[in-house]
Formats: sequence, structure tokens, C-alpha cells
Amino acid sequence: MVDTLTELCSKLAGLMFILGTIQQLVPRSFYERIKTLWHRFENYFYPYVQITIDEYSNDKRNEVYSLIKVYLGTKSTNDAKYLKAEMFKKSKSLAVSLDEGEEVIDEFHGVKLKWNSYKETFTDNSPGGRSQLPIEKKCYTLTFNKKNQDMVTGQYLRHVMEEGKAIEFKNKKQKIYSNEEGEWYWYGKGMWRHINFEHPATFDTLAMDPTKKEEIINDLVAFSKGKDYYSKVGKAWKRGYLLYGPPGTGKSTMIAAIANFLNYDIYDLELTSVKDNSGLKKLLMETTSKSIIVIEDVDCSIDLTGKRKKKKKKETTNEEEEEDSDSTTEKKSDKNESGKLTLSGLLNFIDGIWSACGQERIIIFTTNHVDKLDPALIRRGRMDMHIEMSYCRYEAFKVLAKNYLGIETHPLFQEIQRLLEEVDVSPCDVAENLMPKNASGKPEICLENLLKVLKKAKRKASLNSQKNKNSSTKLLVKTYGRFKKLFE
Ligand SMILES: Nc1ncnc2c1ncn2[C@@H]1O[C@H](COP(=O)(O)OP(=O)(O)OP(=O)(O)O)[C@@H](O)[C@H]1O
Repeated sequence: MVDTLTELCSKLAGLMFILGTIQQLVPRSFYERIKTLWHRFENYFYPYVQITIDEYSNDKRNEVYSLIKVYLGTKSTNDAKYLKAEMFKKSKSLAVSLDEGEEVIDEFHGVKLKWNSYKETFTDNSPGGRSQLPIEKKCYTLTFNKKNQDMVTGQYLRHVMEEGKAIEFKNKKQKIYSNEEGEWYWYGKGMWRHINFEHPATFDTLAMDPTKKEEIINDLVAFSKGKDYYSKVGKAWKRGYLLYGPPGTGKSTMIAAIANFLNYDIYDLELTSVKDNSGLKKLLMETTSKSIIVIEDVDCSIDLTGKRKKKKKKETTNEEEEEDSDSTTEKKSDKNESGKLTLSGLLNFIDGIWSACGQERIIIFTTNHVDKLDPALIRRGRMDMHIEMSYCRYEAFKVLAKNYLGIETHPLFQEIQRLLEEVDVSPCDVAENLMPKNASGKPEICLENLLKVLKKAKRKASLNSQKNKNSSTKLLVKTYGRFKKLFE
């Protein structure tokens, strides 16, 4: 066997020598002609093209290789016998990929394409070689018929990249970023720190009016698929949502549900930690696409209304002008306030020219006092959808009962429904009472507890209204007395 191999090697070496000699002896044009004929001959018997994609390119990890790996992970399960399952830091599930030496046949528009995975191990012994340790070189090869070359290098590889990106996006771990001064458990450099975002809220668990919920879901879907639409109408691909309502009605829960629904990261922007307008701009530039920028309790963050109020006092005579002025006057009035975070800085952050420095972004404001906000800040176009998160009514209660107690109907539901139409309690308070207080907590006990709370709230509400009535009557009597004295 060894003898045969040695003989074969020496014959090959002889052939190479002869070819080399021919190249030197015959005229170049004649040599080129032979080469062309050889290629034709080769194409006739082996009409295939092979593309190699290395794991590293110029000492950097090749992103194309990573995307192909992700793509082939979904294709390989049917064909390949040996697969690898890996847990990546950034991925929330196990990633399956093709093991080395395996082969997968893919099909695209009726064309068959063959993928192979290879690994080569060698030692770099060259002077100045990096180390004596074995070096691994991995690659994929794609083999296809030459006649499909244009389609493969164009449409097919683009399809592989897009699919790979979509799978990577679906599997990525979501993050929540904060611009507050770093605590030990936040990671990252730059102006934002992050940790993994693992909030369990979804639209299924969110208690609110079902029609309103559906409207929001449809809006989000339209937004996330709206790349072409936004570019057609010449608008930056972003959308603003204003969530307002009393405490405990689910504004923060809604943000988590939106993030989970779209698989976006969250940037929780704390305005009180922002020094000035340029700091705000820098923060914006460091956010990524497919993300939600949240400013919670925007009315409490900075004094965004002060100037407008002062202006109103001065301009008592011309209220209409005040309304029309919108942001323009506001922008002019605080243009000179460098070194400060101003309303104009925030307006620019939302929809100024810089706001288009990333794509597919949602901005959400939450507030308990929508009336305290400057109209310029929440006008349509900046905050495209105004969503009121309100007190818990029967439809919302049913969602909570299903979440917390796993029941969809109960004889006590009727009385609860009647009371929920009469009293204002937040979903947070309802949820708190539906939570079983011990492991054997029966639904009846939780529902009875809730009934007690609702009845108490009703009594309190009627007492308050009685008190209000009394004080109004007293005021009326007092005023009548004063008038009477005046005319006596
Ligand atoms: N609509 C809702 N659906 C489901 N759970 C809710 C809802 N509203 C409140 N909850 C529950 O109450 C808790 C508090 O709600 P959340 O923080 O979302 O309210 P919020 O409106 O943001 O309150 P605040 O204005 O005080 O910040 C949540 O952890 C959640 O369990």
C-alpha cells in the first residue's frame, strides 16, 4: 500500500514537472489555448463551482460565516447525521449547527445547492509563527452548477444572509439599558449600561380592553413591517407612544409586553441623569435599531412646562398665538440655554434631524398626569398613539383571573362585574388580591377577598361623594349668606 502511494506521488510530481516544462517551452498563446480547452473539458465532466467561506477573514470573525452557520442550523436537521448544539452568550436558546465533515443539500427556486462544513487543524511553524499550539481553521463550502452562478451569488446568498439575520434576531437575548450611573450588575462601556431583559409580561397577560389591545398590536405589527412604507413617504422609521393613566394601571407592564412582542431591546432613559442637550444627543447616537426608548414619568423628570406657563402669564391677551406657536417658540426661547437639558433638546431628541440616526425605533413616554405635559411634546407626529391605561373593568378582570387563578368563569364573577363598573380600582390592586396568599390558596378565597376590597372601595367612594356634596352645600349657603348681607 505504501509502495503504491509512493509510486502515485512520484508520478504526480513527474506530471507537474512536465506541465511546468511545457509552460516554459511552448509559446504563451499556445499555452493559454491549451488551458482554455482544458477548462472546457473540465466543465463538461465537472460543471460545478465551489465558494469557500472562512470563519475568519483578516484575523476578524467573518460575519457571513456566522450567518451561514445560523441558517444551516435550521436546514441541517433533515439531512446531516452529526450536529452540534451550542449555547451562545447572546442567544436565549440552544443553537444547532452542522458538525465538521457534514453535508447539507439546500434547495432554492428549484435549484439544488450543496453545503459542506470543514475543519482543518495545523501548527504554525513559520518563523514568527504565533504558537506551537494547533490552530483550527473552519470553513463552509457551497457547491452548485455553474449555470446557476448568477442566481446563487445574487439572490440565494442574499436570502441566506437575510434568513440568518432573522433567526439570529429571533434567538437573541433582549437587553435593557440604563443611563444611570453604573451599579455593579450593569455591564458595558459608553453612556449606556445593560443587563439581560427577562420580563414575563406579554399581551396575553396584559389586562385591558380587548379592542384597545388589538388596536395596539395591529399598530405595532404595521410599524415593524413598515420599512418600505416609511421610506416611500420619506419619514424616519420610528413611532411614538404616550401611555397615560393612574398609578398601577399597567404602563410599565405594557412597555415590557411591547418589547417582548417585537423582541426589541429597551433603553430606559433617566432624564434627571442627563446633563444637557448635547448629552441627550450622544445618548441617542449610542442606541441601536430595533429598540424602544422609554422615558417613564416624563412629567416628573425635568421641568418641561415652566417656561410655557410663564409665557402664558405674559401672553394672556393672545391665547390663539400661544397654541399655534407649538414647539417653534419654545425652541427659540430656550435656544440660548446651553449647558442645560431643555424642552427643545427633548423635542429634537424625539424628531429632530438626529433622531433618524438609527432605524426601527419606538419612543414611549409614560405619565400619571397627561395634563401637565407640554402640548408640543405629545402632539401627533411626536407621540403618534395616545394610550390611556385605565382602571380595571370586567374584561381586564377576566384576564387577571385567568392569569392568577387559572379560571375563566365563577359564580362570584357576576357580583364582581357589577362592582367593577361602579368603583375605580387599578389592575395592580385587583391583581394583588387575586394572588393566592399560600400554596393551597383556593380561587374562592381570592375572589371573596377581592369582593371585600371592592365593597370597601365603594363605601369609601360614596362617603367621599357625600362629603363633597356637603361641602358644596356649605359653600353655597355661605355664598348665599354673603350675597344676602350685601343686599340688606
Ligand atoms: N393592566 C395590567 N395587566 C396586568 N397586570 C397589571 C396591569 N396593571 C398593573 N398590573 C400589575 O401591577 C403591577 C404594577 O403595574 P405597573 O408598574 O405596570 O403600573 P404603572 O401604571 O406603570 O404604575 P406607575 O404609574 O405607578 O409606574 C405590575 O407588576 C403588574 O403585575
